[in-house]
Amino acid sequence: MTAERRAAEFDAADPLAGYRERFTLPEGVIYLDGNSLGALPKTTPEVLRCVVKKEWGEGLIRSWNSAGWFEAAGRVGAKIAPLVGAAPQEVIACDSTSVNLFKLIAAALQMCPGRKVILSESGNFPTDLYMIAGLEAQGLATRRLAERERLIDALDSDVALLLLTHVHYKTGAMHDMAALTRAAHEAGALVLWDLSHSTGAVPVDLNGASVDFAVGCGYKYLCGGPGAPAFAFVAERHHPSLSQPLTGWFGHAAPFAFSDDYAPAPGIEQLLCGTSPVLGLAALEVGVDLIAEIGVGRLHQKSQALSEFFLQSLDAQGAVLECVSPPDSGARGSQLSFRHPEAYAICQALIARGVIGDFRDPDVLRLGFAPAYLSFADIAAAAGHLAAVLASGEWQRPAFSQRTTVT
Ligand SMILES: Cc1ncc(COP(=O)(O)O)c(C=O)c1O
Ligand SMILES: Nc1c(O)cccc1C(=O)C[C@H](N)C(=O)O
Repeated sequence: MTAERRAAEFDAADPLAGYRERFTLPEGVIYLDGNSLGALPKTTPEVLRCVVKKEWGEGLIRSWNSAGWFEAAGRVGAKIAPLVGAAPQEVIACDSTSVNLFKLIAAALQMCPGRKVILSESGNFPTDLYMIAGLEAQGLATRRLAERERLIDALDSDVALLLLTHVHYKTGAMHDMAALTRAAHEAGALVLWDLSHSTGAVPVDLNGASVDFAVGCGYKYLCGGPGAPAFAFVAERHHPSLSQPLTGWFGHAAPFAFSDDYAPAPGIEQLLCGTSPVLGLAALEVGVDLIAEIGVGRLHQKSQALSEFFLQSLDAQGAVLECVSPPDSGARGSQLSFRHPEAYAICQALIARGVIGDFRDPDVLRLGFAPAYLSFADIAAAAGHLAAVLASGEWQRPAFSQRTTVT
């Protein structure tokens, strides 16, 4: 049976097939980059129009109270919570992932007096490593990096915090969250997970694993739009001792008391710093509602089926490409990454054919399979295009190797 025929059968049996209609996707494009910037939910423009025209245009400052702007960060956080195995009062939507990393790394250092080492994985997403380096430059932390396989050996009595990205941005490899959290706790350290490539794509059980802290992006699988607010999780048991350094007025226990002295809000609101980005939160809320409606369990199931079908389709066409993602779909996130010395040119050749994936320096072609809006027909077609690009050598056209894009 051809890949197209099999795809048609899979699509007919796919319980999530109808959700594709809930997103805006351009004609002629197969979008395999939802792991970097999620697609636009169809209702987002109308929701934003209403927030801008009615809430801002007519409600003006009154909308902080009457339109729920004050509560938006906590409300959206509470909706993200079940997607990551947290309680509603443990998650807040705010700032960027990078800023949330800074706040929580610093908070962890405060909670572990006498320990300064932040342990992470070499090759982790750069911002995670840079935020540790920034605190190191302030004399507050010592960065320690270990290879993935040596992380547990690198845990000792100097380590305050183990900071890891659950699903690796480049390879899609997924850590065993429960095992690593347990090992860190046994060494007396706290744990902070970056869930940017996990949330809305793979099941996460923060409280099941007794995780201390977590952060994640709003613009990837949560479809909150470019620059969407990120989120932060702090386990409720740590709320009484939480102390983060960006002590802005929105994190104050009583912001409108306008006191000279800072007093942190008692709960997760302490993580707020400045005024919440109302428009960004409104767009993020649409994406989160939609992903929550579909359900992470069903999304994960479909994501595994999509990536397995992609590999089978590629194989059936005789295409040979080194896959650097774990072969077991249960051990990876919602992406497949392939190594090739000319990955940049191959990626550009695919984009010219309408298949949008991305390239990660120096040699990785990364294809994301956002299950909420991709069909099996998309997957069969994308595999066909990739096989054709490789077989024809069209990636060798000079235009495809000129580094004109940065993403
Ligand atoms: C694992 C990971 N963490 C953090 C970020 C960056 O987050 P932000 O741009 O919100 O600071 C990204 C992607 O940009 C990422 O892939
Ligand atoms: N945040 C991004 C941006 O502002 C522009 C381009 C790409 C991004 C990304 O999200 C990159 C992404 N985190 C990655 O996994 O590579």
